[in-house]
Amino acid sequence: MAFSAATRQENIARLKAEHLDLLIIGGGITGAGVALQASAMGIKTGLIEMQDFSEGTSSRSTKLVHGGIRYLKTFDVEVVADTVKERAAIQHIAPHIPRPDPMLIPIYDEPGATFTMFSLKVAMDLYDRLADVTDPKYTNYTLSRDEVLQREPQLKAENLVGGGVYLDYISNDARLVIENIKQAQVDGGIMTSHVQATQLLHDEQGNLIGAQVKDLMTDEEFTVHARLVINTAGPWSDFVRQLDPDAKITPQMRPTKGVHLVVAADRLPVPQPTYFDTGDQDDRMVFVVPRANKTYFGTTDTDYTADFKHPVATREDVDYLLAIINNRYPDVHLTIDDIEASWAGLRPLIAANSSSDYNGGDSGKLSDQSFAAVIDVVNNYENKQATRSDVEQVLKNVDSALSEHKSNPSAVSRGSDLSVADDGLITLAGGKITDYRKMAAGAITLISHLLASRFDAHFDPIDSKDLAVSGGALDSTNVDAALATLAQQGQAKGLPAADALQLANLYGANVTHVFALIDELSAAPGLTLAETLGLRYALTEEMTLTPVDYLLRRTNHILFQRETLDTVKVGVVNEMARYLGWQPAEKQQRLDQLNQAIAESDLSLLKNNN
Ligand SMILES: Cc1cc2nc3c(=O)[nH]c(=O)nc-3n(C[C@H](O)[C@H](O)[C@H](O)COP(=O)(O)OP(=O)(O)OC[C@H]3O[C@@H](n4cnc5c(N)ncnc54)[C@H](O)[C@@H]3O)c2cc1C
Ligand SMILES: O=P(O)(O)OC[C@H](O)CO
Repeated sequence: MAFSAATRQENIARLKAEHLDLLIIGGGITGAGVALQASAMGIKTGLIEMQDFSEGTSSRSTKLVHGGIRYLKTFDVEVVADTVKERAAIQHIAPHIPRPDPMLIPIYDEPGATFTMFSLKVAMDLYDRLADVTDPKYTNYTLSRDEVLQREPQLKAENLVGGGVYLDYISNDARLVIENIKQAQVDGGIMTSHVQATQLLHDEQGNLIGAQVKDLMTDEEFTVHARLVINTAGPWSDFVRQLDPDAKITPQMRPTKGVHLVVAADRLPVPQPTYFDTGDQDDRMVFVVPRANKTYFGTTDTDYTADFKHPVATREDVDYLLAIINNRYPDVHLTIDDIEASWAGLRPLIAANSSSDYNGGDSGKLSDQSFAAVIDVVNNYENKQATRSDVEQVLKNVDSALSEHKSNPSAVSRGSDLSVADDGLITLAGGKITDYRKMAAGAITLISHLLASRFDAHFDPIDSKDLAVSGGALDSTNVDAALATLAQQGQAKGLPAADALQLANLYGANVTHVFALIDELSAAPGLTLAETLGLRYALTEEMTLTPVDYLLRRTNHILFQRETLDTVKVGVVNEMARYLGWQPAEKQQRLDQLNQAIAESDLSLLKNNN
């Protein structure tokens, strides 16, 4: 099914003309997950994303599907329970994306250590039990000090006491988003990028009836009418809630920036994803992840108030992460000049959120009960039925609930929050990529109820645990074999085996559409045949509009193939310009944008000031 620049125009025309059941504001993983489930149920759904799909947080994560074992330290058991179980759910609906890759946690005997060997084993057993991990290939186990050093001889030996290995998954965050978006479009959704909600619209009774939006490619403003509107704007959630000029909202978001750095694998060789305390007693842990012939590591976790669309790695971020790696791997001596790529993203944290609504916990904000307790104790005090210290105690409880983690971003829950404002705006904020399906399922339950109760519109429920994303129609119990079989189709058409398998790994079951293009395409100037096929597929079926869309999000070329980027980028820009009919001025503008994105990623701007 076409999902191209032309489709975007058609979708905009539909958004103008048709009345929706549901308008989704935000095309990251949260919005994409809601769109997938709503469209599959036949709910007339439109999604608007002001950037490229996933260009917000959902292409800037650690690219893991994981249960957040460190959250056990802050007793965020609900978040861990949900995310650790959701790993298998995502692997089932998107088998070509998250891939199992057991994580090694080295344990150091240091002040403030997150785990001891004992508590790590308890945590890993809980992790496996919650997720029902029984396959001996993946059940957790501990390692002695020497066994850890045997695996990672460059790890610091001082104070190392042992380690543990447990199942987690490496993933491709941007790919997971676009596969949800594509499937939602196939199932009747109206998915549109570069369209921004600029105002929320209400009827005379103050009920939300849609949004004023702006096509950011033409600056044209138009209205989208919808029975319901859901805000899935991630870190921007408070800004979207504020689009209602009359809304008196209490900001709830506390975005924190996380940075990752990429080096060549031979500069930091690790055999498997590795996860350890920073050693700074800052309650942070850092991942070191091998990918292709690279190793990436991160992250920082710092409060952020600058330009949400443009978080970048600063020298301070780089120095923080390099110091941690050089301490844990004392012989590698990484410097900024070793950095080939980087990315920075904003966690959509909910301030002082000590748990999450979708999994039944309280939201950590001033709950109704806490609010009532304050009123009661003041009333009782005035009636001489409570003492001053009673009042002080209640206020102390409230203060700790509201500011329990003010000082430490890493202690703020990674849970999500689902709420409905007085005008009907639904907001689904926070959470993680790993529990996006469950978050969306919670929102869909609410949306179905509201459509039935307020509009007498009824939709049969679907089982989202069995709702494959685009490209996900594969045997999830035997993914490698399924992809190898698909790759043979490409080989049979003359593609080199390695290229055919790389395309199968990226596109999953959709790779048959990619291979079909061989009948009409030959290698574009400066590109291999496989690169030409992938680019054409991205243009015709993944609403790819710019070279950065293709090289950063539809593929990870900028992040993990820096060594071939300077040649490939010329071929990509020329082929896009030819296929999309760009005039020289637009072609130059797109090339300038690409070079800016590459310069930010490979830190050449920072290196020049080194
Ligand atoms: C450094 C870091 C590491 C992480 N690692 C992991 C990990 O490994 N695994 C994991 O599960 N989670 C991880 N997370 C968390 C996860 O990335 C986020 O929870 C998730 O991506 C949030 O998705 P979202 O769709 O809610 O927000 P976003 O992806 O930010 O999407 C919101 C979208 O709304 C759009 N938008 C905003 N305002 C408007 C408007 N007015 N009109 C139209 N569109 C609008 C934005 O452009 C944006 O694209 C990490 C997060 C960070 C920052
Ligand atoms: O939010 P944190 O601190 O757990 O960091 C995100 C991780 O890097 C992966 O989820």
